[in-house]
Amino acid sequence: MGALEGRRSGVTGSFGTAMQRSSSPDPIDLAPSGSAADSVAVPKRLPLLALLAALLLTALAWHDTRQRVAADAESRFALRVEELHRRFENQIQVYVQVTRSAAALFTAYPEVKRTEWNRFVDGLHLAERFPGITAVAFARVADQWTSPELVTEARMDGLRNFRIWPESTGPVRLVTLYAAPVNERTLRTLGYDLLSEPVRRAAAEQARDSGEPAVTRAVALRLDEGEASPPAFIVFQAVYRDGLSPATQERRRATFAGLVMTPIHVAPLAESVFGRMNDIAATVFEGRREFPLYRSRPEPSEQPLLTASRDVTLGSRVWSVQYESRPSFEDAVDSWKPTLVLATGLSLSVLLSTLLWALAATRDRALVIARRITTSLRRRETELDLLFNQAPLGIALIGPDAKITDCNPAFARAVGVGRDGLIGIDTKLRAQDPAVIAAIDAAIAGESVRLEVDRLLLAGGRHSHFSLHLQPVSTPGDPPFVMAFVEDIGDKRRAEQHIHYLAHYDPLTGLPNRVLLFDRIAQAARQARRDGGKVAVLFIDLDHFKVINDSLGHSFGDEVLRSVARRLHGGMRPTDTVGRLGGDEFLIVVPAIQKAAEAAAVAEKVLAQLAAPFAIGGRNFVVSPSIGISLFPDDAEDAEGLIRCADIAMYNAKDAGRNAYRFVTREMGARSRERLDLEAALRRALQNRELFLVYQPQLRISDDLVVGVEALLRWRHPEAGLIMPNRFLPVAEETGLIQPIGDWVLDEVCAQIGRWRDQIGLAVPVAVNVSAQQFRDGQLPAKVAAALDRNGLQGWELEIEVTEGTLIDDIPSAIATLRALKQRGCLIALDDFGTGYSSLNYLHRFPIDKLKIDRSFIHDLEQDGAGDSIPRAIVGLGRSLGLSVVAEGVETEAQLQLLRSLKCESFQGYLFSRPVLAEELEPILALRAARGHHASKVEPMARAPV
Ligand SMILES: Nc1nc2c(ncn2[C@@H]2O[C@H](COP(=O)(O)O[C@H]3[C@@H](O)[C@H](n4cnc5c(=O)[nH]c(N)nc54)O[C@@H]3COP(=O)(O)O)[C@@H](O)[C@H]2O)c(=O)[nH]1
Repeated sequence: MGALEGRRSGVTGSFGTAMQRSSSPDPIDLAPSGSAADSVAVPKRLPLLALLAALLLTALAWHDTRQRVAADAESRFALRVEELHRRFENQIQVYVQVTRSAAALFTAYPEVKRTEWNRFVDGLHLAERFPGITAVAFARVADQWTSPELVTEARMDGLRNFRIWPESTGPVRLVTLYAAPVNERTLRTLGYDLLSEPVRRAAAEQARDSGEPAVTRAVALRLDEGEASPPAFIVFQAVYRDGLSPATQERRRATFAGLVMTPIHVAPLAESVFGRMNDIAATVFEGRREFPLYRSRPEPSEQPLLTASRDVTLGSRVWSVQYESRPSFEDAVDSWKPTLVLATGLSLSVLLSTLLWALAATRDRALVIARRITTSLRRRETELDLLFNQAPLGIALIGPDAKITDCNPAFARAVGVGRDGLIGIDTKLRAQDPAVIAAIDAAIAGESVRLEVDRLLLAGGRHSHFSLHLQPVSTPGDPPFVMAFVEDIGDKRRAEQHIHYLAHYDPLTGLPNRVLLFDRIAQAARQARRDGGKVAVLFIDLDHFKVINDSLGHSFGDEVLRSVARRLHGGMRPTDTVGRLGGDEFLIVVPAIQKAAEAAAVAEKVLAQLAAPFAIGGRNFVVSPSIGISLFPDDAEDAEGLIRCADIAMYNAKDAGRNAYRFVTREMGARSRERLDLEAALRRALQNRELFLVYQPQLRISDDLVVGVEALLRWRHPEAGLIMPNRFLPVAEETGLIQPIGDWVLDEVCAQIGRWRDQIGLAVPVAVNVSAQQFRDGQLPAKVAAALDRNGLQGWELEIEVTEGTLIDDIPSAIATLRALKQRGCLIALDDFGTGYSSLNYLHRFPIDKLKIDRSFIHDLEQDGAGDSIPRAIVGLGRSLGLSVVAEGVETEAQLQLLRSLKCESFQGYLFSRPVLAEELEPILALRAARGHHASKVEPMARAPV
């Protein structure tokens, strides 16, 4: 994307900058330095530090909360204790106040009667209002004189059994006179002398002397005697005869009349204060936790959370109250708060550190991704940079004003102008070609254009052949521009032209080849068809060129061909086409002629041109042509037909003695067509088993013994009947069919030899003819060996017949092939000897066994006296080289006689036998075949000298 934007910006003049920037080695960091990315950077150890700090804060908060909660609880406990304790103290004072109030009654009414007392006490409603007070009693001072009076008074009040008890030991007594509410228990206390018991006595004397309430220590009340005695105490308040409390102790003792006493059970008193409390338990002790008087709750099994102790002063006595928090109080304490703070703190700590860790991890991941993206972008930019700067394709950016804003080195190279000289130039002003200007206009208008330009692309540039592709680029928000792709296709075009040349011209002579000739003929034929004219096709074959080639070498032959080509081309009109079909075959196409005579004139000219000797490599040569002529539309309508007709005519010219020309005739055409039909039929023949072999024996002239057999091919055409090899073998050679046919013949002959050997004990070689193609393809020795092996034959049982022409073409390789065949033991016969280009120089180098005198020489034997010269020479040659000689085509007794006189060794011919089917030959073979292959061998020295 960045690169694309770089291109876009390049339209406004910054593309080059963008590309240079992209090639800068400075790394691209997607996280802006010193930016938010850094501010949120989370060092890796920060989560741990944060966790530790948060844990510390949590511990502090927990501790603080604990203390606050504890302080709060203690404060509330203290307040609660203060409140309870105040109420307890008040209750005690209230109770003491009851004693005071009763004493005050005596101050107001010194002569309080029993009934008044009882009524007063009843009015106090002790049970409801002061449940701890069991009674309010009055004890009067009595001595020995007043005691009886007191007893009388009491008895008069109805207390008949009243007595002072226990028996007094001292003169003064303090006798319980009234006790209310009146009940069995209070009645029991009447008459009791308080001074008889030290605790009560001490408290009574203290009350007497102080004028203030005095309290006993905890005692068992007389009231409770005979029952369970719960802890109790008695409050005394002295009553003086003068009414109010005298000012001095002495006076108080002097006027002391008695005292009011209030026995109080501690439990009901304390219960009225502490009894309904659930949150705090209270234990009241006599003195400082010496003796427990009251416990509001059973002693707790667990240590209470909070405790407090407070004193209560009762006159000269001190009680202490122990307060303890109860579960209901403790439950109200926010003891969960520290735990909550701790849990919250821990949670927050973990959360915070996790958050920070996640932040750090997220950032790390983001950094990794950013790095990846950066790397990818960098690679992409580098690739784009490379692509742009090193692409073999020229790229230029053209703005909407048709000016070049940037280009790569390949573009500069393509147009041949330096890059600096290109930036900013107006392509429309500098373009040389109106088509280029139009293309630029079209591309700027938004059209993609492709064209090829065969000239200067820009003024000041260079000529070549260019391929130009203009691609408009437009993206929303950016100014449109055009990308120009330029490719110098000059080399490509030249290569194409060269390929075209190779495809259409003959590399040796530079003349049009077969392809182009076909095209020219077709062109000329079209033209002739329009104009009503004619086209002449001259097929030229050089006579005996093969001899030149073979004897003087291919290079020399090539030079001859080039020279002929030059002469032919030089002598023709520009409208004529001189071409080479291959080998020594040339073709001349003469268009737009009106009559055959014009073609004949051209042929005459060719004959004349080539008649002059050629001087090549210091030698002078005369090369004659044989020319065949066909005419369009007379002989054929297309190039192939015209060439074929001209070819046929050319052969006719050759047959007519060479160095001549012939027009194709109807008769020749018919033969040509017949030849085509023959080719098609021959293809089918092999498959349809229409080919078969006949065999012709070879006899020794001296004794008429069969010394060999030649296998000859025949074709039984289903319609045409028997076809001889001279008719179909040339077609087989031309079409390549000779190879499969030859293979079949070889196999079939070997199979027949095997059968004869087994059936009739044949012991003479059977000859098989091998074509030049078969001999030269390099496979013959292997094929022969395989055929022999397949049929279990020895090498000598097969004789290979080759023509001299076959060997002479490539002598070294021919020798090698012959040696390979000899290696396998085969016999070699040189067929048609004497008709070809026999070179006696080479003959001795060929490992051959037999010479076959061509039948044309045998035919000539009878013609005149000199007819035996060639057979005689061949017989002599064979004798001198140690070769056997067989004469073929012997038809008459005279010929045989002559051969006998020439000491020719053997013969074959109609005289003895035509070629016949294998089964027809078998009786002869059985009867007359010589035993052993040596029978066919001539012992040269044993013969008469030639
Ligand atoms: N490559 C192969 N060539 C073959 C094969 N079979 C034959 N040939 C070659 O064809 C040419 C013609 O052969 P053909 O028509 O069979 O003629 C042969 C004989 O029939 C013929 N002959 C024999 N005796 C006489 C005679 O007394 N008079 C007479 N007018 N003709 C006679 O001569 C031919 C002998 O052939 P060759 O010895 O090979 O020269 C011929 O060139 C064959 O070689 C084949 O299988 N493969």
